[in-house]
Amino acid sequence: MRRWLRRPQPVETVVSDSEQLLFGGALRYDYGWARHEYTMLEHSALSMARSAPRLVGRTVRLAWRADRTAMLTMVLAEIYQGAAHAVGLLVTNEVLQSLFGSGDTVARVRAAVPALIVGMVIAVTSAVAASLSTASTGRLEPKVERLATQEYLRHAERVELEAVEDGAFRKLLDSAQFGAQSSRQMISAMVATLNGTFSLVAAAGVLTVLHPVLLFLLMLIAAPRGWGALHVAQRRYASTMAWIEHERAARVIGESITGRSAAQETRVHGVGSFLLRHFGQMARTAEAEQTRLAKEKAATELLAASLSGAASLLAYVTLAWLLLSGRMSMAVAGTAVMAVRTGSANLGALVGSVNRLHEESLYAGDLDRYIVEATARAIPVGGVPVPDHPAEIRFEHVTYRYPDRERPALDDISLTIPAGSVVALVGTNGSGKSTLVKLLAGLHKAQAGRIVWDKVDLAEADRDQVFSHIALLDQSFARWPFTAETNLAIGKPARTPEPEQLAAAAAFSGADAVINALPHGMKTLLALQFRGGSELSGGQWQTIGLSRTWYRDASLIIVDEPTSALDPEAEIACFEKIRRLRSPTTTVVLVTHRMAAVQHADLIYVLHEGLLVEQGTHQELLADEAGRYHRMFQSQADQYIPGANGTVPGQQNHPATADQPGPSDR
Ligand SMILES: Nc1ncnc2c1ncn2[C@@H]1O[C@H](COP(=O)(O)OP(=O)(O)OP(=O)(O)O)[C@@H](O)[C@H]1O
Repeated sequence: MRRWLRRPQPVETVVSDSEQLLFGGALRYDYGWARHEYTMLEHSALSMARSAPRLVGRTVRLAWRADRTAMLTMVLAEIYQGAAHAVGLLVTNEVLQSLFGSGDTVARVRAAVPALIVGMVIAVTSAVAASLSTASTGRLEPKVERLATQEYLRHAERVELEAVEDGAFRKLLDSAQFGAQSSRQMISAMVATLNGTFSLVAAAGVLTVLHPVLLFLLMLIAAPRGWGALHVAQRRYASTMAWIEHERAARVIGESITGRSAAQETRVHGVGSFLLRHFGQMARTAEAEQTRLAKEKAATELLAASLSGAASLLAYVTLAWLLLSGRMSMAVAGTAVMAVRTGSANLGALVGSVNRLHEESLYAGDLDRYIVEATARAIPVGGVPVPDHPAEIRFEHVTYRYPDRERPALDDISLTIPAGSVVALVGTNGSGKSTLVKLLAGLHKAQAGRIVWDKVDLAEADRDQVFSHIALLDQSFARWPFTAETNLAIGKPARTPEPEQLAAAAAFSGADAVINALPHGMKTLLALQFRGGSELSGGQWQTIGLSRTWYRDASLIIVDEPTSALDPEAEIACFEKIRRLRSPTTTVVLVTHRMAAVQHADLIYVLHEGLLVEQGTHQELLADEAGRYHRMFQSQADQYIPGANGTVPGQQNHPATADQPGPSDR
C-alpha cells in the first residue's frame, strides 16, 4: 500500500550502451536540476492548490488578451449549462413525483407534462450553450497557443549569448517548449473543470436536499478516481521531465540519418547502419520506460476503479435501506439514483479535468519558470547612447573566461581599433580571436577591464544601439532557408528592401552572377528541404554573406574567416572587396588565417593562448624575425616557394614525417 501513497521518485536511470558510447553517459535531467520538481510533486495537493491559481490566472490572462469575446461566451455558456443541469434534476424529480403520485394514470401523466416541457426547453437551450462553448473554445485555443509560443520565442531571441551557450538554460528552453501547447490544452481543461464544477454543484445541491448522506456517498465514489488520476499524471510528468534529453538525443540521431549535412558521410563511411543500431537501442530504452509507466497506470486505475465500485455499492445499499425503512419515497429514491449516477459521473469528469489542468499546469509552469529566467538573462533595454562614429574603440585590460573553462580565453587584452581602418586579428587556432570579436560586438561582456567606444563603456551602453552599428559575417553565418532576395535583405530587416539596393548588394560581392543563374533569380528559394528549393555551394553562399554585410551598411564591419570556401581567385577578390568596405566612417575588423590578406591591413594584432603577443603593421611585424607573426607569414609563404632544403611546396608541414605516422602507416 505504501507504494501507492509514496510520492513520485526521481526516475531510475538505466544507461544504454549507445548513450554511453555516443553521449558519454546518461541523458537524464540530474536530480539537482529536478529537485524542485520532485519537491513540488511531494506536496502535490498542497502545491497544486498553491500554484494552480497563479498558473490558471496566467492562462486566463492570455485568453483574455487573445479573444475576450470568445472567453466570455465560453464562461457564460458553461455557467448556463451547470444551472440547466440543476434545474433538469429538479424537473426529473417533479416528473417522478407526478408519475408516482395519486389519481388515475392519465391524470398523473397530464400532471407531468408541464415539467416535461420545461425539461425539453432546458435540454435544447443547454445543447445550444454547449455548441456555443465548443465554438468559442475552438476559437480561443489556437490564439492562446500562438500568444504563448510568441512569448516563448520572444524571450529566446532576447537572452544573452551566454545563456544560449549555457547547458542548464538550454534544458529549460527545451522543457518550456511544451508550455505553449499546454497553455492551449489548459483552455479546454478549464472549460471541462467549469462544466464539471457547475454540474457537480447542481447534483450535490439536489442530493443534499434529497438526503445529506447521499452527498457523502457521492464523495466516497469519486475520491479514489481522483487520487488515481493525480497519481498517474504526476508520474507521467516526472518521467517526461527526466527523459526529455534522451528523447532529444534520439531525435538528433534520427535527423542525422535523414538530414543533408551528414548525408554523404552517412553513405560513404557506412555511418547509417551505425546510427540506426544506436537509434534502435536508445528507442528501446525509452520504450522500456513507457512500458513501466503504462503498467503503473493500469494498476493504479484498477485499484481506483475497485475502490470506487465498492463505494457505489455502499451508496446503493444505503439507498435501498432508506427506501425499505420508509425514510424515502419511491419518487425521491428514483431521483436520488439518477443524481448519484450523474453526480458520480460529473465528479469523475471533474476530477479528470482538474487533474488535466494540474498536469498541463506543470508544463505551463516550466514555461513560466523559463520566462522568469529568460527575463533575468535578457539583453538589457536602454543604456548610455553610443556615438554613431566613434574615433576609436579601445580594449582596456580585458579578460574573459568561458564559464566551463579554467583558463581565460582572453587575458588582460589592451588594444585600439581606430575608426576608418582595417584591423586584422591573427593567431593560432583557439588563440581567442573569435572570442575577442564576440566581445567587440557586445555579445559577451568583459569580466575584467572594459571596452570603450570613445568614452562610452560597452558594459553601460545601449546594446541595441551598439548592435545597430555592427555588421557581422562570422564563420558560421546564417544560410537562411528563404529566398535569395530575403537572404540579402535580412542584413537590415527593418528596411523595406528596394530592388536597386538588393541588386547593388549582389553586384558588390559577385553574388549577382550566382543569383542570375538560379531558376527564379532573386525569388529562388535557397532551401533544398522545400519543394522547388535550390542549393548553393559553400563559396556561393559566402558571396551571399558578403553581399548581406554590404547591404547592412554598418559603421563597424566584423568578418571572421570569410573566405574558407572560396577558390584562390575568389579569395583574392573577396579580401579586396572587404578592404573596399572601409571608409573614413567605416571600420573593418578582419579575422583570418590567410596571411597574404593580412599584409594589407592598417594594423595587425597577434593573439596567442588568449594573450596579445604582437602588434603593428605588416612591415613592422615581419621585420621581427624571431616574432610569431614572421613565423606564421613565412610558413605560409613557403608553401608556394620551393624551399632551400629541397622540399616541394607545402611538404614541410605534412603530418607524415619520419617520427609522425601518416594514415597509411596505421
Ligand atoms: N562557447 C564556448 N564555451 C567554452 N569555451 C569556448 C567557447 N568558445 C570558444 N571556447 C574556447 O575559448 C578559446 C578561444 O576560442 P576562440 O574560438 O576565440 O579561438 P579562435 O582564435 O577564434 O580559434 P580558431 O582560429 O580555431 O577559430 C578556445 O580554447 C576555445 O576552446
